Amino acid sequence: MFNVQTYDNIPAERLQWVSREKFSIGPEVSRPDAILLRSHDLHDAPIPATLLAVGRAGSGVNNIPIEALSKRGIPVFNAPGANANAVKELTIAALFLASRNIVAAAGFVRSLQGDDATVQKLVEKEKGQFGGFELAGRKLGVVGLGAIGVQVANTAIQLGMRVYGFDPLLTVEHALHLSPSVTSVGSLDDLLTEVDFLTLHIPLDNDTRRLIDGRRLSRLNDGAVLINFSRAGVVEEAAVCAALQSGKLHAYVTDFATRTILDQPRAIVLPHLGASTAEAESNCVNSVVESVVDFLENGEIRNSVNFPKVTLPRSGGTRLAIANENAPGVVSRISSALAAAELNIENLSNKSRDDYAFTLVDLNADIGPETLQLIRSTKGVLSARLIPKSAGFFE
Ligand SMILES: NC(=O)c1ccc[n+]([C@@H]2O[C@H](COP(=O)([O-])OP(=O)(O)OC[C@H]3O[C@@H](n4cnc5c(N)ncnc54)[C@H](O)[C@@H]3O)[C@@H](O)[C@H]2O)c1
Ligand SMILES: O=C(O)[C@H](O)COP(=O)(O)O
Repeated sequence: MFNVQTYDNIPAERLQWVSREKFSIGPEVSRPDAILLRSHDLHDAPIPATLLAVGRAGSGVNNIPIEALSKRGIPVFNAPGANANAVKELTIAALFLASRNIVAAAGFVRSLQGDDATVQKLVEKEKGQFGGFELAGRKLGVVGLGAIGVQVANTAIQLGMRVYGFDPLLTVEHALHLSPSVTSVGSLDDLLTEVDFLTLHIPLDNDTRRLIDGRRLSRLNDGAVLINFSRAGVVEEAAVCAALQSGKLHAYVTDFATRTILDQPRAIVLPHLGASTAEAESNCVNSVVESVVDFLENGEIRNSVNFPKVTLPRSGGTRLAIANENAPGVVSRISSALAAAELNIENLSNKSRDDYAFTLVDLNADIGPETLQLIRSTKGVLSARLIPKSAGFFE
């Protein structure tokens, strides 16, 4: 039986396909083998001694202490692309909200007092202050051409916009999905000088923190619109406020509320709603739970953000799942320890990613506690566990 602790109200009805005979799942579960969460911040929480995996039912993982977990040999999984359509749709809505001044205009009408005749008179008298502009022919810059950015760029092309994209780490998979009408730009600064709208679809990390600062905002066309459904921290908040006040920015649309941004009249601030559709929530939970369950039952790794993809078809015997440092000699020390215990390796898969590696070893016989302990204490091994024969996880 595996214990899976959930945060962020991950609904049990979305997990009905997981066998309750093998998995105890819920917010009250203690001594977790796995944690499932959305935006809950794990940074200041102690890592439970029992923890084997963390599953993020979404895309961004800046709420998870990835490095500390990696050092303990604990994979973190996310759900790549599972909420991309939801965020794309809200981003497209943001383009319209800003260009047609929809939020301010709706607020104005809602505030009107009086009978029909009075309201109609006031509407016609004042509507000019909410006049907007059209998207067709305008220039949109997309920073980050990942799961979301590619969809935003392609949809904006269909709206008649001229789209420029910047992503220094663009993957082949995402490049293949990008419309050929999107102009790829080699530097962020060059992209900024082109555009009327800028939308950010990047993770928050040490390289992207305050990426959009005062200097970069000054390169945008006057009256530009900035859309941020990435994370609050990817923009320099004070610079955004200054740009809104000077008119450099016509609007700032975000789903990350802070007091300072809320106090800006031309900021359009939503709750953190980018991924909050029934479809995205379901896609995210299904995707990440599938990865976590496969890892717990078979030691396989798919969609991890800190360990490599490792798969190995089960040959029926006992399996060792080992997280290790990506350093010379670790795998040979593991095989020596197994040979010393007179265990034969039937199948082995070892994959590395940056500083870390993961090794799956299928054995011809059961492994004793002393040998397992020996492997756990082998230099370079971060975690090791024994996975007995498995019958799969569907009921
Ligand atoms: N508001 C929401 O509800 C919501 C929902 C989903 C995702 N997000 C945020 O959006 C981010 C992107 O999500 P995704 O699913 O598209 O992720 P993704 O990993 O598919 O794409 C991110 C892209 O950003 C690129 N990138 C990284 N650093 C960059 C930089 N300095 N300049 C330009 N490009 C850079 C990467 O190469 C990658 O292609 C997430 O990390 C998360 O923070 C927010
Ligand atoms: O990174 C993400 O996937 C989004 O920010 C969604 O977060 P949420 O699952 O807390 O809505």
